[in-house]
Amino acid sequence: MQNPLLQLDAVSCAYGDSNVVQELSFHVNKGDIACLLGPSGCGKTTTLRAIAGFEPIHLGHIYLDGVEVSTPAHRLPPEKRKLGMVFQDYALFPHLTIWENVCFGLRKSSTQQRKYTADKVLELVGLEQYRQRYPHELSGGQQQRVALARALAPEPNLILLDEPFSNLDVDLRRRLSLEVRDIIKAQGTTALLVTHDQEEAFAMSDKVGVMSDGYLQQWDTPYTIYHEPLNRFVANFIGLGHFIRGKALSPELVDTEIGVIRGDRAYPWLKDSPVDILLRPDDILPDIDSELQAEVLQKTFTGASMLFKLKLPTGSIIEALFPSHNDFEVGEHVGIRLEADHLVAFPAPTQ
Ligand SMILES: Nc1ncnc2c1ncn2[C@@H]1O[C@H](COP(=O)(O)OP(=O)(O)OP(=O)(O)O)[C@@H](O)[C@H]1O
Repeated sequence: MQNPLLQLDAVSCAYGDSNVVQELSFHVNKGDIACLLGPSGCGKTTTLRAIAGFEPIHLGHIYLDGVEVSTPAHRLPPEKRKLGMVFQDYALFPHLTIWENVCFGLRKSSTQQRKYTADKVLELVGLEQYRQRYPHELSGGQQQRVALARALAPEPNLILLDEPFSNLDVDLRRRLSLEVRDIIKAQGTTALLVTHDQEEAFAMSDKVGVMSDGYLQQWDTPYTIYHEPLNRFVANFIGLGHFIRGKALSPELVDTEIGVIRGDRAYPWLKDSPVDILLRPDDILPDIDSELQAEVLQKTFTGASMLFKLKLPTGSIIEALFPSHNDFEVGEHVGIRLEADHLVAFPAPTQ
């Protein structure tokens, strides 16, 4: 196993009597970008602040590069943790030029080393020509790139990014998140990002942790989080999808309203027990030869794709995402088939 750069072992945090982070355990390998994703108030920022050393922990242990930095009894101060931080509001010094902002964390280096490093990181973020400007003379996206350059300059072990793109408009945040991912990867730095934007989390991260109410619900690759959610919270919070009811025929086979579906992992079902199968919109394909016909209730053009709301013959509603040249009309019946490489099913709630 690789050495984790960051490891949390059953970490809990509280404000007064209120537990906001509960028994959190995960690790981030060197060079990976990981992300904590979850609804507002689920404890993402508190976790990030505990890792940075700004918040105490009530239970558990935090390790950075194999060194224990936080226990309930002891906390290594933030400045000794070799971390870089990037915040939502950029937090640049307004009275310092871009160059001086980037040099700020390099005060202990020689003049020559400072110049070399500041030039290098400003070039890395594509802003070398703006070095004499002040922050207010740059756009929001450029300011955030300066904030990243400033955080990367002292070559931290770990970069923590707290909602770094949430002040930017949608197009820019999409573009900048990919740029930032590539810059962090080019530097070989390990990073932990906090966001509530799923698309951003998926596009940037090697590993994603989905949190709710202080608990980590799942920690895995973006692909697995999307296609193999461990529980209903993750299934519902991530992406679009609908459940259809089925009946277990065996640990792998479920009889559903769209036919018998075979899973690639065995579930410990009782035979004939009711289960709910998750159908993602991209699991449904148009198929003119299919006997299974669904009625188009609604269509939404999203650019590359068209999102259809479909009614199955049994009355159940599902959604399907087809390439947008499949322009079926509302009221039309279309042949569909299921093409999912993973069957995700949960026991149906008992009435
Ligand atoms: N300083 C504080 N004192 C008391 N309660 C706090 C404090 N900071 C945060 N909380 C509470 O702790 C819980 C977790 O907050 P946290 O900021 O970690 O959530 P988050 O997932 O980052 O949310 P958001 O996405 O809205 O930033 C929330 O219920 C919040 O109200």
